[in-house]
Amino acid sequence: APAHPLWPEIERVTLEQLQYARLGVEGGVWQLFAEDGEMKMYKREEEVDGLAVDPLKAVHTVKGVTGREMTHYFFSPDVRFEWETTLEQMKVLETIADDTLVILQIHKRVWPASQRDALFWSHVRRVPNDTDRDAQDIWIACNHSTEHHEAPSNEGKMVRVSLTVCLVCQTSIEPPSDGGPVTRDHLTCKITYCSVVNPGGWVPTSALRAVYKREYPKFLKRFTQYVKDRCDKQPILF
Ligand SMILES: CCCc1ccc(-c2ccc(S(=O)(=O)CCO)cc2)cc1[C@H]1C[C@H]1c1ccccn1
Repeated sequence: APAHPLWPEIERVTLEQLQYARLGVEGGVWQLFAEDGEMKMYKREEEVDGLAVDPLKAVHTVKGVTGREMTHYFFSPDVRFEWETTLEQMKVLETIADDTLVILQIHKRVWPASQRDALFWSHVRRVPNDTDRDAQDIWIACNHSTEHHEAPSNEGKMVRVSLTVCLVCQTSIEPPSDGGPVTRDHLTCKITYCSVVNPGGWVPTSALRAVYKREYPKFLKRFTQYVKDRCDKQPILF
């Protein structure tokens, strides 16, 4: 494994997030707050030091793309402005490996919250499916807040959020009954998106919950549609 000081944490958090995502929305602790076709979005209402830090879990099924393609476009900084509408600036501070980056993002001000930035490592990996050999491998992309010497200290300026986010994707193929080639019509990608965002500074709880209720469904819908459009008519990446 690459000898980088962040690597042990990247390994640990990525695998923890994979297990957390695979728990699904069992246990009755998750409250469904948005639904749109196959997309179901759940939250838990939690406060830390009086700040709403509502864990969010979304499940979605997208036809015609693979988990590798979905996590690739989620990870890739080059296309982030194509789908992330709340982004104002983004800088790759360090390229640890071709699947591991440190990124600084400045988000647009979302009333009534003051403007915020996010500093996090971003990692994408294939996880061989050791249980069901017929199934495709699982792909996970994980973003987790970190420190970095290249990041501005932000004294008195921007509020820095802390976040842990993962996108876990499982592809299934229904081969054509006539034994023909597998096309995108035979692909289904099951997605679990998890996020825990601490706003890092005071935001009225009701206002923050209204922002999430509006922004998260829009974000996941727009992102998954972007990937479908990008992949349409392109060779399949398994
Ligand atoms: C006061 C909280 C401000 C705030 C902090 C953080 C984020 C945020 C950062 C990263 C990620 S991601 O999934 O890693 C995709 C890469 O950008 C998602 C969300 C969004 C908002 C605000 C802008 C709102 C928002 C909420 C949910 C989804 C998108 N935007």
